[in-house]
Amino acid sequence: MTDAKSRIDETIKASPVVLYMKGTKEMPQCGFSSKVAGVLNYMGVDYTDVNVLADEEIRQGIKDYSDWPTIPQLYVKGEFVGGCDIITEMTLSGELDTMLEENGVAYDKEAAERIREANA
Ligand SMILES: N[C@@H](CCC(=O)N[C@@H](CS)C(=O)NCC(=O)O)C(=O)O
Ligand code: FES
Repeated sequence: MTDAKSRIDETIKASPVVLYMKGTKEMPQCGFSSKVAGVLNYMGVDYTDVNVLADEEIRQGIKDYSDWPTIPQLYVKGEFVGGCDIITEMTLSGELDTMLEENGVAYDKEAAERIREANA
């Protein structure tokens, strides 16, 4: 197992929700990362952020891990869920709520509804 893979395994086992992103949840450094972090922040999801810009090995390693070419990447219970487009779609369709509920991840349902109302 590569070092990057074992580090990723460890991180996504240690927290139920992990976002690999550019920048931090407080200060995203790309619009795509900012959009996903913004949704999770607004929905009050407790998650671990990993700044790939601070770690070249993880920036490449996370793409190999999921076989997905871009950042951001959201993981729930160790499983890759998607990037910005997928998370945006899932937020608007309500699928994200369902997925969080199925995985026992707490979030603010009313906040999720407000996002949907604002984008209706
Ligand atoms: N359509 C993508 C947008 C994300 C994207 O295009 N990310 C690019 C630019 S930030 C990326 O990660 N490129 C590879 C890299 O910078 O390492 C999504 O849904 O997440
Ligand atoms: S850093 Fe340029 S699009 Fe993400």
